[in-house]
Amino acid sequence: MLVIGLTGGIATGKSTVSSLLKASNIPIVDADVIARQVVEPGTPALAKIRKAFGDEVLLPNGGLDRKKLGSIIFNDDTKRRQLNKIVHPAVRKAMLWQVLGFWLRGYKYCVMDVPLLIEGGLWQWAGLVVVVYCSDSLQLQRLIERDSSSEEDARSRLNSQLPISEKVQYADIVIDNSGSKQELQAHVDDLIRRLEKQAGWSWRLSWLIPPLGPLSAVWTLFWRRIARRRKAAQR
Ligand SMILES: CC(C)(COP(=O)(O)OP(=O)(O)OC[C@H]1O[C@@H](n2cnc3c(N)ncnc32)[C@H](O)[C@@H]1O)[C@@H](O)C(=O)NCCC(=O)NCCS
Ligand SMILES: Nc1ncnc2c1ncn2[C@@H]1O[C@H](COP(=O)(O)OP(=O)(O)OP(=O)(O)O)[C@@H](O)[C@H]1O
Repeated sequence: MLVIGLTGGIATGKSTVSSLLKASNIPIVDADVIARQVVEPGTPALAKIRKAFGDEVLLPNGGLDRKKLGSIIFNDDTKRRQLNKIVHPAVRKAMLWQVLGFWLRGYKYCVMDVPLLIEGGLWQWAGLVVVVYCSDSLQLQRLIERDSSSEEDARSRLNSQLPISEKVQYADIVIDNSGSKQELQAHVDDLIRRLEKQAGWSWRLSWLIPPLGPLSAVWTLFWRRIARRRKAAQR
């Protein structure tokens, strides 16, 4: 099965692309949704967050105070890394199960929607990396509008991730979301056609020549490792 990694910068339009794909019945594994599920009341991750950050990040009903935790981690690299260390392993595990579930149900491909696909290194495991791009200024404007946040808050969130100009260097496919939502829909339709074609071929080949399935997984990993070395050398 072809696993596509979909990413972008905050508010470049990754979730919008993901929703358009979902509307076309493309199977989606959404890391943001999973990241919320793994910190629900009673989960081991929430207990660890409480231990690390104190009761001040909990709401009176015992749930996570996301606004409070966000104000801490988007202004402090050490605290953000600490939170990532608690949440990311649980997210990865749940994502893997969902991908397996789609594979068992016979899907030819699925899309993993992961904001930190590049930063977390998961891009190396994806058969194709799709990055949703728009300019820094448009990104900031959309972020402020969507979250009704101050420019200062929006900038600190932006600075918590690799700049979008760096993320596009890891992309096999870049979706330019600088235009209207109608234009974005057209880009997504093109993307779906491309994915259907590519996944269709690898699916047929892996049935014709069974070892090709595992071999293509090994090939993906090998190719991504080479790509990673090249990117590291460029930086
Ligand atoms: C800090 C939290 C509670 C803030 O919650 P909030 O509801 O305000 O934001 P939400 O979860 O909807 O995230 C919005 C966007 O912020 C960005 N973002 C979230 N967490 C991080 C992070 N640790 N580092 C950089 N960017 C992040 C992503 O682009 C994400 O799409 C939450 O983002 C969180 O638990 N983050 C850690 C888990 C994580 O890394 N999630 C991202 C997907 S794995
Ligand atoms: N082409 C577009 N034209 C106008 N607004 C857009 C366009 N694409 C997305 N938006 C808007 O920009 C905002 C950010 O988009 P979206 O939530 O999809 O970003 P994201 O990359 O998923 O962000 P995050 O990483 O925070 O989840 C949303 O309010 C969305 O409606």
